[in-house]
Parts: sequence; structure tokens; C-alpha cells
Amino acid sequence: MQSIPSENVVDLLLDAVCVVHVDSTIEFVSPAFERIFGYAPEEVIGKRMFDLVHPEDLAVTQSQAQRVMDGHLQLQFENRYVRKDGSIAHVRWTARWLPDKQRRLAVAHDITERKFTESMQAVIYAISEAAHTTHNLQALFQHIHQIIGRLLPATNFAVALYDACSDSLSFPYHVNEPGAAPTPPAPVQDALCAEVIHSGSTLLLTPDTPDNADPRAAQLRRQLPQEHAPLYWLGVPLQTQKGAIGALVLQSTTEQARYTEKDKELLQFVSTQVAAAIERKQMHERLEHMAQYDQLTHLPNRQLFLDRLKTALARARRDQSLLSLLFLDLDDFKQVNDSLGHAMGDLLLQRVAQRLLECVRGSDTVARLGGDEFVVLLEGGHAREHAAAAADKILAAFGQPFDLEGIRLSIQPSIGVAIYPEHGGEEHRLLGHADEAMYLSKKSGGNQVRVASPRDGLVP
Ligand SMILES: Nc1nc2c(ncn2[C@@H]2O[C@H](COP(=O)(O)OP(=O)(O)OP(=O)(O)O)[C@@H](O)[C@H]2O)c(=O)[nH]1
Repeated sequence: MQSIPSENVVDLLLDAVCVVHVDSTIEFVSPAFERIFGYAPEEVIGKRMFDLVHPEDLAVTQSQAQRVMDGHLQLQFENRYVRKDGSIAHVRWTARWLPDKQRRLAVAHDITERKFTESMQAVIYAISEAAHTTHNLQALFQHIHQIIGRLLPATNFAVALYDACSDSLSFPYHVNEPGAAPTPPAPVQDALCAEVIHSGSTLLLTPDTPDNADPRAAQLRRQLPQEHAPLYWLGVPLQTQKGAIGALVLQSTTEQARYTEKDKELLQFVSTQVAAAIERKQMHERLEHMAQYDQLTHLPNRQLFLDRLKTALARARRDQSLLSLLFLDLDDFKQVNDSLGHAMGDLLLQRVAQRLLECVRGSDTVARLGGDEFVVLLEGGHAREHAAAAADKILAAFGQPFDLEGIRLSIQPSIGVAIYPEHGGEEHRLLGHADEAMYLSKKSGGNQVRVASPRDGLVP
């Protein structure tokens, strides 16, 4: 068989063959070098190979080159290079020393794609893990910001969420680089986000986006002061099965942090996982809320109230302070349902909740135990006087009729009061005494307050 000239074989290889002098000068590279490093062979012959190495990998590369020159066969070494276009190439090297020629013979295998896939898998995994480990949506947004910051410049980063029920947009997470030039004014930002969410397509605006190519670019530029004209704005929709639930927004006013088509693709890829994580966390928060709050009035429910009462009792015990409990039941509420219908009854319960909240301080707890039963927890102070004042205020407030969509309706409460430590030191016992006192109020004609009798109490 006729022998084939070796250069023909070398020319066909996807891997690049390199011959490097002991001082790192490149003496020969095969044609594949250009595909991997971006430089044609004639552009690098005579240059130093080390000058192409990513600065962070230079020291380790130099020590590996020394090992090869010490006679070790190198089969596994991986490092990074800065391509001619500024992008990063990941390379795995096989190299040996040619002692008689005093040259390093090395073969470069391009592993950039593999590295990219690995880093994307790590990002996807990190996002999905964050969805499980973070305690709330805010913490999840922070994690997502950090993770995306490892892929792209993300010093100006925002999460926009769209609420389809109210057709409204909010920015629950928004971080701006300290001292950064102002980002687009709120109306422009809103309009751009709304565009991304409603169209379901990514929008990348750069200083090179011609105004006539995208009217949104023109709009953005018109609204910005001249010195901030070279603005990069990248918005990616957060797509779920039920449509776009929001958008991720990155922006930059500097050329150092500019966004390209590749960044756009990267963010698009990650955004599906981000959307799933946010959706999962939203669902979790909704379920948690449903388990703790009354769906009609949005007040804490019995379970959450008992938890709060338990904590408040522990605090009162520790601080040797007092607390009081008001148990409130509406008088003849059933008649409202019977005469005006259940929906009006619901509306009245909502208005009652609102009025109770208006009667107490922000630090007090108002809860709905169920039906037409409410409780108010007042902490500290002179419990007896405090409770009496709050109860009087509530009775006075209920002296005004409620407006139910044009129908004016009067309803009064019966109120029972129990005080810690006078009437018990345990939550169910205290609640029981307040309930009994309320029952006595009701039996005496309603629309009044009764404090539990001192003999009901136990030494806490
Ligand atoms: N509209 C509405 N009604 C409810 C809800 N939960 C319970 N109810 C009704 O509230 C009423 C409460 O009954 P009671 O407290 O025993 O009756 P009342 O008419 O207030 O009588 P007194 O408490 O003796 O003054 C019942 O008719 C329940 O059906 C609710 O979520 N919405």
C-alpha cells in the first residue's frame, strides 16, 4: 500500500496539532487551530502560546508545560484560552516532550461545548435545588440572581411578575448596582416588560439596535438622558404551561457588561427552569397561606391564632407581663344569611373583619375562629383596662351600620374577655374562659362585654 503524506491526515483532524518551542513560541499549528482558537496558523506562528492562555489559568499552564518538558506524558490537562473574538475556549491537551528536537508536541481537543453543557446542567440543578431549599419567594429570587450572576453580568437585575387575574405587573425583586446610572424610568421599564410577557418573546436592545428595526428601542432611547444612551436591555419571559408568569430583566449602561445574542439564548434556556421554580414556590406559599389564613376575611385562622397565642403566653410568662383575649360572636347573624342570602352574609363577615382591625393596634392579632366567631389578642400593658377599652371601642364601632353594597345593616357583637394570668396560663383554657364570658354576654341580651369571673382562673 502507498503511504499517505502525514500532513494530509493532520489537515483533516478536528483536533489541533501544535509544536511549541521551549520558550513557548509557536512553531507549527495545524488548520484546526483556527476553529478552536480563532487565529489562522499564520497569525500565531512566532507568537507565544502562553499569551493566548486565559490569565486565570496561566500559572497552572506554565507548571504543566514544565512537567511535560521534564519528560512526563500529559494526557488530561484542561485549561482556557481567550479566542480572537474575546470568547473563551476550553481545551483538553495531550502533550509530550521531544527531547532530541527540544520542542513540545501537543494536541488540543476543543471541550468548550462539553464545558458549556456541564455548566448549564449545574445551573439548572442549582435553580431546582433553590426552589426546594429557600424559605420564601424573596430568598428564591436572591438565589436565582446569584446563579444567573455566574453566567452573565447581572448587577442590574429584576424579576417582574404578571398577575393575570388583576392584569397587573409587579417587580418583587429589583437590584441595581450601587452608584449605577439610572435604569429606564418606570413607565418605560413597565412597557418593555409588558411587551416581553404578552408577546412571550425575548427582547434584546443594544446601542446597535436601529430605531427603525425596533420601535421599542426608539422609545427607550427617547426616554433616556443622552449620557445613558448605550443601554443594553435584556428581557426574557418566564414561560410556564399556563403562559408567561413574568420576566427576568437584565440591563447595563456600560460597554464592559454588554449583552449579546448568545447571552440572550443562555438566559432563555435558564428561564424555563426559573419559571418552574417560581411557580412551584408561589404554589407552596399559596398553600401555606391557605393553611393559616381564613380565605373569606384573610384573617389568621384558628390554627394560626392558637400558635400565636401560645407564643404570646410564653413571652408573657417570661416577661411577667399580662395579655388579654376578647372572644366575639355576632348577635343574630343567621338572620342576615336567611334574609339577604349567604353572599351578603359573607360580605358582612369581611366588613366585620375590617372594622375589628380598625379598632386595634397593628401589633394586636385579630383572627376568625369560624362562622361568626372572632378573637382579638392584646399583649402587654394594663390588660384589664386595655381589654375593656378595646371592647368598648369595638362596641362603639359596631354602633355604626355596615354598608353592604348599598344596603345599610346593623349588627352587634357579644364579647367575652379572659386575662392571663388571672384566668389561666394555657391557650385552650384561656380561650374557653373568654368563650364562656361571651356566652354570658349573649345570654344577657347581647351587644355587651363580660369579663370572665376570677374564680375561673388557675394559677398559671
Ligand atoms: N355567610 C356565611 N355564613 C356563615 C359562614 N360560616 C357560618 N355561617 C353561618 O353563621 C351562622 C352562625 O350561627 P349562630 O352564631 O349559631 O347564630 P346567630 O344567628 O349568630 O345566633 P347567636 O349567635 O345566638 O346570636 C349560621 O347560620 C351559619 O350557617 C360563612 O362563612 N358565611
